[in-house]
Parts: sequence; C-alpha cells; structure tokens
Amino acid sequence: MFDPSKYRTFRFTERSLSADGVVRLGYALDDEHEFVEELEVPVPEGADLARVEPILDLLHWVAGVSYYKTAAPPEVAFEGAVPGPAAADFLEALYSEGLGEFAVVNHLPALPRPKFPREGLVREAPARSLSRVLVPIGGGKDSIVALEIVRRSGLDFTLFSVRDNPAMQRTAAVAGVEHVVAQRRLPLELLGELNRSGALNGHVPITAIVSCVALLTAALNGYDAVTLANERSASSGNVVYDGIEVNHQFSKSARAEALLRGAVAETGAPVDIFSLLRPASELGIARTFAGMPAYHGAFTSCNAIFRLDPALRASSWCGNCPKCRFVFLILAPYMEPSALEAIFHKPMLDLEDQYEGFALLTATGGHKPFECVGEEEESAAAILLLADDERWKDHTVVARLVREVLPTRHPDVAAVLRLSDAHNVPDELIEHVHALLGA
Ligand SMILES: CC(=O)N[C@H]1[C@@H](OP(=O)(O)OP(=O)(O)OC[C@H]2O[C@@H](n3ccc(=O)[nH]c3=O)[C@H](O)[C@@H]2O)O[C@H](CO)[C@@H](O)[C@@H]1O[C@H](C)C(=O)N[C@@H](C)C(=O)N[C@@H](CCC(=O)O)C(=O)O
Ligand SMILES: Nc1ncnc2c1ncn2[C@@H]1O[C@H](COP(=O)(O)OP(=O)(O)OP(=O)(O)O)[C@@H](O)[C@H]1O
Repeated sequence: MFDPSKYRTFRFTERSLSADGVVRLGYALDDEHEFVEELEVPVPEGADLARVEPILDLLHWVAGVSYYKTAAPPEVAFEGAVPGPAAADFLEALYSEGLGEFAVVNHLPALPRPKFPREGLVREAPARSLSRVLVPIGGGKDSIVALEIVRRSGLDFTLFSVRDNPAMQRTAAVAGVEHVVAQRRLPLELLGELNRSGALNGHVPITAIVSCVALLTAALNGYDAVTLANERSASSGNVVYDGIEVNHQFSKSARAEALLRGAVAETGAPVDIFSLLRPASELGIARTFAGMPAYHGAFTSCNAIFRLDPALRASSWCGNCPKCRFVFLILAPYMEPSALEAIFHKPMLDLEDQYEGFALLTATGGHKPFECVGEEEESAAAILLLADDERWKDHTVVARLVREVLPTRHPDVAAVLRLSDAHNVPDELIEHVHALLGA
C-alpha cells in the first residue's frame, strides 16, 4: 500500500536536454519512488543549449507538480540549481493554490504549502524586442481568436502545441500557418500503479506546464514571445477552502501570469510571455469567435480531447460536460440554433436533462464546476441575452433558466463585455486586441 502521509521530501533530481530536443525531467519521493518525464521539443541545428538552461530548470520545477501530488509531502529538495526569489514565489503558489482543487477533492485538511529555496541566480532581464512570436493553440476558440489577433498585427508567428490532436490540426489547417508540436510522455503506468495502491491524484495546474514547454521551445528557436489566450474570466475561482479561493484554472489566472513573468525575467532569457485575451471575458471572446465561421468546423473546446490514454480520448465534443455546456451557452446569443447544432450534434439548450448542468454554471444548485468555465456572471449574462432572443427563448432549457435562475441574478451584460485595462499585452498588439474584441 502507498501511504501518502509517510513521505517527507519531494526531490528534484536531474534534468537534461539533448541536441535533438529530448528533455528528461527526473524526480523522487524520498528514496523510494523515482519519476521520469520525457518531452521532445523542436530544436534547430546547432542551437545553443547552454543558453536555455535557466528555462529548462523552470520547466523542471513546474512539471514536478504531477509527481509531487502523489503524496504532497511537506518538503522539497534540489539536487541541481535552486530557484531564485521570483521563481520561488511562483512555485510556492503553484504547489499550493495550483493544487487547491486537488486538496478539496482529496479532503486534505489544508492546501499543501512546501517552502522553496530562493537563493538561485538572478540574471539580468534582457532588452526585449517583438518581431517573432509563438502562439500556443489548444484546439479551442480562445487560441483561435489569439492567433487572429497576432495575424492582424503583422508579426511573424508560428503555432505551437504540446501533443497534437485533431482539433489542433484542423485549426492550423484553417489558419494556414506553420504548426510545431512538442511531445510529452508522462510515466503513466507508474502513476496509475501508485494511484491504485493509494497515491493521491487530482487536478494539476496544466497551463503552467504547457507555458514552460512553449517558453523552452521559443528560447531554443529564437522567438521573442509566447502569446497565450488566457481570458480575464480565468481569474475567478470556484470555492473557498483553507482561506483560499480555489480556482480550477489557477495557472490561467492573472495572478499566475504575473508570477510566471517574474520567474521568466529572472532567467535572463530574451523571451516574454503574456496573455493576449486577458482584457476579455469568455462571453466577449465567444462574440468575436462567432464571427469566424471558417473555424467553426475545426475547433473543439471539450477537455475530453486532451485525455492521455487514446482509448479514453474523444476526438471532438462529448456534448455532456460543463465545458460543452458553457461554450454552447456563450455562443448561443451570437449564433443560429442550427449552426450550433451542426457543431455539437445536439440541441443542448433544448434537452431537459441538461438543465441542472446549465444552471450550475451560474452556481445555482451548487458551486461553479471545477472545469474551464467562465464567471457565473457571464453565464447569467448569456441567459439574459437569450431571454429576449426569438431564436432561442422557447428552447426548453432557456425558458426554464429564465424562469428559475434569472430572477435571482442581475447580470450587467455591458460590463461583462467591456475590455479591461489590466493586462500585460505590449503596445504592438493591444490595438489589435481592441480591434477584434471591442464592441
Ligand atoms: C483531459 C482532462 O481533463 N484530464 C483531467 C482528468 O484526468 P484523466 O485521468 O481523466 O485523464 P488524463 O488527463 O489523461 O490524465 C491521466 C493521468 O495523468 C495525470 N496527469 C495528467 C497530466 C499532467 O500534466 N499531469 C498528470 O499527473 C492525471 O492526474 C491522471 O491521473 O482529471 C485529472 C484529475 O482531476 C486532471 O488533472 C486532468 O486534467 C489534465 C491535467 C488536463 O490536461 N486538463 C486540462 C484540459 C484543463 O483542465 N485545463 C484547464 C486549465 C487549468 C489550469 O490551471 O491550467 C483549462 O483549460 O481551463
Ligand atoms: N496542449 C496544448 N498545447 C499548446 N497550448 C495549449 C495546450 N492546451 C492549452 N493550451 C493553451 O493554453 C491556454 C489556455 O487554454 P484554453 O483551453 O483555455 O484555450 P483554448 O483551447 O484555445 O480555448 P477553449 O477555452 O475554447 O478551450 C491557451 O493559450 C491555449 O492555447
């Protein structure tokens, strides 16, 4: 049996990057269990591997969260480089708040709170320019809107994914832009075996891992920045636990972005990272995306497409999860019922058995689901828009949401759609964010 409470220390053992782009990340739980994760990142001939070592370290520390979570021990130890102060701040947030949902579902008495050393080298932040950018795409609508913003700016850009799936491939084909892919191999057999014998399991702050793989790829291949598509709504949490607002999307939040940017600056790498969609809500992004029909047959926002086991992975919308419901709901005010049915293959807002799931998006009947769904206010705003929409108002679920949910909600649609000034988008791009996402 695996008894999580008996472990004291999670160790960062070794990491390496070979000239052909193979990354090995090593970890151990006390002296008992060793974990090795492998990645393959695109790397040009003759790349200066030594120059990217600090970003490789950051990736090593961040990706460790998948293995730390098996026991969530009180201490961490380092056999190689140690984090500097900004990286330590980021990691302490990631290994506690980033594991908030994990703590809730495992009924831990408190969030894990390992202390990270902070004596690592702080390199001088380089002068940055912005001419070539790497645009991560996850197969969903947000990264499509982000790539179209970058396209309009005239910057040179390449699409990037960690692992490939059909939605990403379709997106890249419609965009007609080069798409590079990094592969990622977790020791799934070992994790599964440990989980079956009692190891802890739960959600990890995956966007932080994807961001660091993108940063490493960018640094190796001479890109100036990684442009994420994390929206303003991703900063809102789900429940309060142990004095913290636990957020399923923690590593997409504005707070995580600020901490990551600090950690990246400390590496001295000439690569920036920021979220292009930070000023916008999901409802605002959906309004823009509705006007991009070329992508409607390509994208999939359902998370079932990300399952690592091919036997469990969906190729498109599952049509019965919080993410499918949320995306259907926020697109509905801006699309025809027939167009949405063509995407989801079912009239989700006309199916009575979907009512509870839709109501939950406004935290009616429980808390907002632990999924990548927007703020309760914006789901309520979408319902308010549908209430007066001849195309939608008589759909069974819409009519019931209007009757049973709206009387207790007072969404301000204009406020939900307004762009915020709180973002890290540079001058070269912000006017294009406003042009595409502004009213
Ligand atoms: C696809 C999915 O939603 N997976 C979540 C699910 O895991 P499941 O067991 O159903 O499938 P797998 O993802 O294939 O995982 C297999 C095992 O591997 C572990 N694992 C996976 C990836 C990783 O980086 N580290 C790992 O240790 C995993 O724990 C399984 O044991 O349930 C899990 C437990 O709640 C979730 O952690 C899985 O979530 C994935 C990491 C994932 O990719 N999720 C994204 C779709 C997601 O949630 N994105 C959020 C961003 C959240 C953030 O803060 O970054 C979003 O889009 O908003
Ligand atoms: N496997 C991946 N490879 C590259 N980038 C990814 C991957 N998964 C997520 N991302 C990126 O992480 C950020 C957050 O992902 P998110 O799922 O919100 O975006 P999305 O897939 O574009 O849109 P949607 O909300 O419709 O699913 C985006 O910038 C997205 O491109």
